[in-house]
Amino acid sequence: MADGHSTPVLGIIGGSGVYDIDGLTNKEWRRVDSPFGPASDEFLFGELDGQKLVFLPRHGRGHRIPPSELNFRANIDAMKRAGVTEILSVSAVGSLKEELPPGTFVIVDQFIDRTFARTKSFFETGLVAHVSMAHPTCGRLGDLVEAAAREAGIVAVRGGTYLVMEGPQFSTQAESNLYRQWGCDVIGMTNMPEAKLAREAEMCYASVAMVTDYDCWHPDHDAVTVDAIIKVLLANADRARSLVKAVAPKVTGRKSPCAKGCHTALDNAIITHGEVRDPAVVGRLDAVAGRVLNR
Ligand SMILES: CSC[C@H]1O[C@H](OP(=O)(O)O)[C@H](O)[C@@H]1O
Ligand SMILES: Nc1ncnc2[nH]cnc12
Repeated sequence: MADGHSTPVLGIIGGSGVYDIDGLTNKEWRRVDSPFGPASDEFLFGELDGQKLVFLPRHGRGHRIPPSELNFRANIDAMKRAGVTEILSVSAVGSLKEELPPGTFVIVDQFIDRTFARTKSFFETGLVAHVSMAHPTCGRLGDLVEAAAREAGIVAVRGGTYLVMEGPQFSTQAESNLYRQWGCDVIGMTNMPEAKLAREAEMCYASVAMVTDYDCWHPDHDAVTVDAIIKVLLANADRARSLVKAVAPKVTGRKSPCAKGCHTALDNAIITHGEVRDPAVVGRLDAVAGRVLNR
């Protein structure tokens, strides 16, 4: 794994409606073992125009796993073990703003994490670390995604706050209105703790949120239904695939580690003294934190 970042490899986490990536050559679905347990599914390894790409369907093929039961730690740890250096998430979201209608793509840059039933860190008793989440997404990867969207003729709004709710039920109207008052742009159930764990694992993380509905605050959209979401999703998913194809060569063509610091996020994060570190915890973190633990 060396420093883990010398060779750029794009990893895609596909959300609702994105369970496969077409057009890959040398395609192979393969299990990647993780000390954190099973990932959502096997990983799809392949190449796009000769560039390596790794894909994971977040909810598993066929959409088996609900948001609260996703093994986020295994997904991110296994991504890292698969050699991924930059993660692009594609997610279905509800819109909290009139000006972000269904069909809009938002390159999210901030999150409000309202989840409460998930394991949110790789670190625990025996090895404590605190990373910065001030800028939870990678600005450089965001730039590449923005440029790729432009090239692919996809209109994408740059910047937006994604409210992450626990689910699996959709919000009440009071909650939806509250999140609007907070200035949030979109709502979904999955990007946290995913983004936190990607940061702890020193991987760049960017998220494209594809608006499928107006949540329940909107006077014309009293309730959110999966049926309505799926209709928009199918149209969104095609554009998501085009976006992935345009982003891949930009990521693999990058020449240096992340200037925003994603690849060195653990440099000053671990606080536990060497002599009281738990070897079992340290052992599990070989992929996530090996760069700093072994130096
Ligand atoms: C099918 S609508 C609800 C579902 O879709 C989103 O998932 P993802 O981010 O993986 O696309 C949302 O967060 C919910 O999990
Ligand atoms: N309105 C909504 N709330 C939460 N997650 C969603 N995913 C898609 N639409 C959503």
